[in-house]
Amino acid sequence: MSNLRIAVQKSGRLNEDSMQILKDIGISIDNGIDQLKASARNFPVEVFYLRNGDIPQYLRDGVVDAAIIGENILIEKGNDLAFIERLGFSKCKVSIAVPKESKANSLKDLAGKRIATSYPETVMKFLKEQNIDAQLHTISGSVEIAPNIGLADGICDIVSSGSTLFKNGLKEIEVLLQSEAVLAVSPKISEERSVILQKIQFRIQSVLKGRDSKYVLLNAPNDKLEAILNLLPGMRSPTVLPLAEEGWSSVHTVISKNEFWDIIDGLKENGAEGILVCPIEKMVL
Ligand SMILES: Nc1ncnc2c1ncn2[C@@H]1O[C@H](COP(=O)(O)OP(=O)(O)OP(=O)(O)O)[C@@H](O)[C@H]1O
Ligand SMILES: O=P(O)(O)OC[C@H]1O[C@H](OP(=O)(O)OP(=O)(O)O)[C@H](O)[C@@H]1O
Ligand SMILES: [Mg+2]
Repeated sequence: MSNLRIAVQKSGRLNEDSMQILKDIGISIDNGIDQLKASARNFPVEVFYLRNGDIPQYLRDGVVDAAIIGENILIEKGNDLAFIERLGFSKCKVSIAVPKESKANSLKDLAGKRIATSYPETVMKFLKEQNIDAQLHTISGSVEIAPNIGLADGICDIVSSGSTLFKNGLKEIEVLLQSEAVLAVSPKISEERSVILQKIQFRIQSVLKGRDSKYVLLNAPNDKLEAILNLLPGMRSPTVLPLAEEGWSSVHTVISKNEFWDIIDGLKENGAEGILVCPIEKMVL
């Protein structure tokens, strides 16, 4: 059986979370530092450590079968490539920014002006769509400094917390796209390796659903049981078991992380006690 070749970023923003998700889906890799390639001990997978920016070409050429990569890089350099799963980490925006004191309020206001970026294809696409003519300066890093040194009137770069913009006296005026890490696939992947990738995707989905949910156990007075159950979504329906103490029940259910605090408040108001909230490692649906 041939191994699935999966690329992850060698070092940088995506590396740690990419390795963590592989670990969480049960793929153990003997990781020699400075190794460019490693095999999994317990799964037909080889991991290639590559630069994020180089991965689209490796996918296109079929040198790797799949990759964990920033969606923004896929849009910039791999518009012809598909991804099969959003992975929920390395969330960021690709935005247009200008000096704080600039009068520009949108990409349109940069018509005829100079824009510095590491994402020329992305900016070009938006300029074309909006029929704007602007001058692009492609630079590979420290983009945020460009307006300060007189290289450009505006920039297009990654924004996450916004602190890099703030430190450089810039303001965001338009968000071109939202990005997160994705599982991308090579158009040249063989059928045999596709089967391995499907298994990996299924495991990833189980881990991501688990990360999004909490397992909640609580004690409910029987006279409030109905009101409490009405507050709970549950996978099918909550489990209700009688407690040794007369008039009380134990309720078990799964709650989405986002709804969690709102629901907990309601549960307490209805007399729920001994509420335990546990992380879920995997949720296989
Ligand atoms: N500040 C940030 N917050 C969240 N995600 C980010 C941030 N900066 C970058 N990313 C995401 O992580 C990816 C990798 O960024 P990083 O700066 O580590 O590498 P890079 O210089 O783009 O890539 P490489 O050197 O590997 O080609 C980006 O493409 C983006 O998807
Ligand atoms: O909005 P913020 O939270 O400040 O994040 C945005 C910054 O993060 C990234 O740089 P990174 O730190 O990865 O350095 P790099 O330019 O060397 O890749 C990106 O290029 C921005 O400069
Ligand atoms: Mg970076």
